[in-house]
Amino acid sequence: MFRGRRRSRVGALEEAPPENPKAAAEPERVLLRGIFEIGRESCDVALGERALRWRRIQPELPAGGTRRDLLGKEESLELEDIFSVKLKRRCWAKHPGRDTLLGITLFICLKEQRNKLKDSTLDLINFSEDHCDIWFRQFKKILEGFTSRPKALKILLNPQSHRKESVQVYYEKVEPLLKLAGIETDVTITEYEGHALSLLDECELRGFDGVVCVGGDGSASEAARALLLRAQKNAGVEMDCIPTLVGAELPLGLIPAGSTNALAHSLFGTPHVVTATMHIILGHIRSVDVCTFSSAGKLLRFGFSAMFGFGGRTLALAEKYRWMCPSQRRDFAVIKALAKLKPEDCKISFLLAGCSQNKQERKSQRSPESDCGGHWQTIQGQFLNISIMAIPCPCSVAPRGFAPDTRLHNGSMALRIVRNTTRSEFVKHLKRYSSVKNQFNFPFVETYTIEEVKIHPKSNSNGCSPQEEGGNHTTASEHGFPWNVDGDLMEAASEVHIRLTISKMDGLPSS
Ligand SMILES: Nc1ncnc2c1ncn2[C@@H]1O[C@H](COP(=O)(O)OP(=O)(O)OP(=O)(O)O)[C@@H](O)[C@H]1O
Repeated sequence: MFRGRRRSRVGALEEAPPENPKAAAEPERVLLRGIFEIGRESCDVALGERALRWRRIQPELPAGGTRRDLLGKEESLELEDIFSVKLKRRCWAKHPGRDTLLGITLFICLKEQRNKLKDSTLDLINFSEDHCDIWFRQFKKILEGFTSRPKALKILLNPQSHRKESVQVYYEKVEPLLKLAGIETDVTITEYEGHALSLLDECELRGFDGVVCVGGDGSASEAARALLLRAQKNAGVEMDCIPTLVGAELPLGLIPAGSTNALAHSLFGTPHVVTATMHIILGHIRSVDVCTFSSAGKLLRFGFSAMFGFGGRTLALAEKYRWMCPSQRRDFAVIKALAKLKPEDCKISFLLAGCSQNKQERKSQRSPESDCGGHWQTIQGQFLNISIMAIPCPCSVAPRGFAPDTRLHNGSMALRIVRNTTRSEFVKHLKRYSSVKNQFNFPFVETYTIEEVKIHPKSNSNGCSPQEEGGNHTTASEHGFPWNVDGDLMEAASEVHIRLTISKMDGLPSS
């Protein structure tokens, strides 16, 4: 029957509670009915509008019985879980071209534990060409009816991600499934940092239903940024007029092949390659909150998460030691940043979620500043770290996420402020990220759910300018304070204003 164990999407109907009572009450129209062998058992199979259902036909007992007694427990498969159909044939080595029809194979998606999806097959065995042809054509028609599923994808593959295994991951695990689903692909292997950005700025994307990025957070963030910039350009939106920005024209799919994969993990609930591929094949699209980072009214970039203070300094240090391997570099930078731990003297102004004026109203007024209405709060002081997350960002060092309570598309961001404290208390707080305990349950940590925030760094606590901070790391030192935006280094000399916008990505269904 199914290769591998049967999972939750296929089950005995009697045990499954109706998901939609109205739909359950309406009798489902049967499109086809016939006999197939499934898992070596002869079955009465009915193809409905929503599901394929079958019951094993029990051998008739000598004592007789009702027709219902002769049928086993009903099993079913939702049609939306089918992603391909093929005629199953046996080829004869001695007589090439004279193969024998065995039946139909359905390629299906099964739900596993912990948000994982996997591909599997269901064989419907029947040797009749006519019988199988009718069923095969009906399955094809059903698949064509799933119009939200992609037919052609532009693939961007970063060969340098993690341990340089993304090319292998794509060609061994992803491409075979895309091919099976009949999706055409056009693959570009990126050659340098920023290649995805320039490519998506100018390449022809007509005819593609989406862009898929195979790589880590850096690659994913670059591709998302590129699609958003392209959308502004095509819509003729002035880039610095942030309230009028538009969403991406094409959805972005992510195949996690990097070292942290927090973006893909936030989207799919797991950094599992086959799960990500199945979501893309099945056309699961949902909106994701993205932030704009601007300074003095000028758009600096788009991003999903940011850290200022310890998080920014650690990344700036890690960039200095690029010759080390990624994990070594990261650990070394954390230790070095901890050894040099110092607070940032900042003014933080933020707008709590739900306190803003009507967004449409703000848009129509084209107000560059949205702090009218008096809902902004300001705190000032010395802070070790400030993080702003529009998505949960789970990863190996923070399995629950850096912002576990944030949702992908809830119109708000999590603001976490770590006030100045002793190094040992700060280390305790950092260690909490890897445990299930509440990492924010410290007197020096404050958490807010916000819509916008402005971070205005003053001079450093010891009076040093950022130039002196960066040492011989020229990029960090010449342009200002280091920020960690989705794992990329961003430098800003003055106040940074962060607010939400919306993007579309391939991901979990929105229910
Ligand atoms: N051919 C290439 N050579 C060098 N860098 C590249 C190349 N192609 C893309 N890049 C850049 O590599 C950066 C990091 O890649 P990516 O995020 O995919 O991997 P990672 O750093 O291992 O993963 P993570 O960000 O999840 O930790 C990206 O910002 C991207 O712009």
